Amino acid sequence: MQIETTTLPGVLLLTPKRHGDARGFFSESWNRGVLEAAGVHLPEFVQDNHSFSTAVNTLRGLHFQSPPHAQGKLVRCGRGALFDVAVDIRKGSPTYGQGFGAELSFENGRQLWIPAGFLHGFVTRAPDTEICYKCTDYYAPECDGGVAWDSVGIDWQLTAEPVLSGKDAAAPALADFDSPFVYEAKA
Ligand SMILES: Cc1cn([C@H]2C[C@H](O)[C@@H](COP(=O)(O)OP(=O)(O)O[C@H]3O[C@@H](C)C(=O)[C@@H](O)[C@H]3O)O2)c(=O)[nH]c1=O
Repeated sequence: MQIETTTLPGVLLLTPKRHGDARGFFSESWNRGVLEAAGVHLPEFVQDNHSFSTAVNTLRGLHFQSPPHAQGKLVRCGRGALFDVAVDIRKGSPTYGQGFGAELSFENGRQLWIPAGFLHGFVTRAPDTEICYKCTDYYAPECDGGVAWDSVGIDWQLTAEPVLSGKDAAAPALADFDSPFVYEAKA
């Protein structure tokens, strides 16, 4: 398991080992013990999500669930390729409003850990792309929220107009958004 820090403290890039042979490869896509042995403790996961996007430039985000159902997410790409983004929305955080993006693909096998207190979104880079992610809380539609994808200073490297849901097209800009998250500095 390769573990890399990012420009956003708390957001991690994980690359599980792949055992290749003549058939293809085998990989443990999630193993708590391996991470803990490396000093990384993630919260318990209670829900796994899987979504499929047919078109390149399909953009889902930027989403969060507010407390008491805030979610941390461990994201990977099951098929195709995507650009996955986390944005810090913890009020008072030294990195408030800053984003980090990484290419996650079937080919590279990378995963992005996004703690609660961050927006999450992604854009597909290949047709028929699947995303799979583990969540630390259950879906709670009453806590569902979003921020406009084009209001956070991320270069999404789109090659055409993004394909958006109606909800995402109507999301407020970060500048007009009152975040429910507050930064808690580690002691
Ligand atoms: C997120 C979610 C949605 N749904 C339902 C609600 C709706 O009918 C349908 C599609 O929901 P959405 O349009 O919100 O799906 P989508 O735009 O793919 O939303 C997801 O985007 C990414 C970026 C995330 O980080 C996720 O947490 C989630 O917000 O699925 C669930 O049943 N459970 C869930 O956990």
